[in-house]
Amino acid sequence: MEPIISIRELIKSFGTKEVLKNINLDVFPGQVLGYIGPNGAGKSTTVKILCGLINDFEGTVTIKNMDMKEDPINAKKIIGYVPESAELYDVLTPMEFLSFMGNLYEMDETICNNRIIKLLTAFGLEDNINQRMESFSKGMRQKVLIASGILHNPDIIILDEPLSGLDANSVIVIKDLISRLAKEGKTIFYCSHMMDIVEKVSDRIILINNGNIIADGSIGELRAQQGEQSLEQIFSHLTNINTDGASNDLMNAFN
Ligand SMILES: Nc1ncnc2c1ncn2[C@@H]1O[C@H](COP(=O)(O)OP(=O)(O)OP(=O)(O)O)[C@@H](O)[C@H]1O
Repeated sequence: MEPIISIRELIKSFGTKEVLKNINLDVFPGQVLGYIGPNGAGKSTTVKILCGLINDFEGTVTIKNMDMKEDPINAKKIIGYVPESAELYDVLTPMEFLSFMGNLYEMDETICNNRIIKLLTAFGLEDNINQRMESFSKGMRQKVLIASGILHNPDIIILDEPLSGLDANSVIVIKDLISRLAKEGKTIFYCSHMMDIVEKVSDRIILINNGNIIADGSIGELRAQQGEQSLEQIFSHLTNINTDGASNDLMNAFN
């Protein structure tokens, strides 16, 4: 099977700081890839490169055989991106905002409007479709962002901490949505710090640290390699983080 995302010798620096040192990764259609790593490891930088938001990198990134540097417009058409948080246009209603997004993707108006209503209803926002978003809670805004990322039915869905601010029921809906989209053949690139959820939704987990991939495998494979129980424990072990030491240091700040 051909990879739908192919990353070769990816290097990205900001000034003198080398953030991604040499990332090589093939992602295959239908995979749910959990992309994890400590704060500052380079996850969002990778995601921004995949979405075409950063283009001054070294190496090659191809999306369905389209080179992200040479053909970014067509590559971006098959990607949906849900950022952790984004400025929504508060004076717009979800219907207006999502119609605008659909327009940018050159969607058919009727298909777009029907899908907006279905998505917002599935997220429990059916009574808010025509309300201005200025009064929306964090979770309501996040649901509109998720809807905007999948509206154009992309082959690849990139989610950067998508569950922040969502209540327990909404988390269940999104987890279920991720599994169902993958079963339909969509590729999910899922960045999160919520290890328990990454463990449950991903069929492959990539751990990056200091700009390099340091683990790659299913949760079962990682457990077998590391002999640790949970993804949280594997994460702490591989990234050499002494969580007890850090919490002791924090408590010492009050002494
Ligand atoms: N525009 C930028 N200019 C300079 N440095 C940047 C820029 N964007 C990111 N960095 C640096 O690159 C490193 C990686 O950042 P990145 O946001 O990719 O990490 P991350 O793994 O997503 O972290 P987190 O889990 O905290 O969101 C950090 O040291 C950050 O300060």
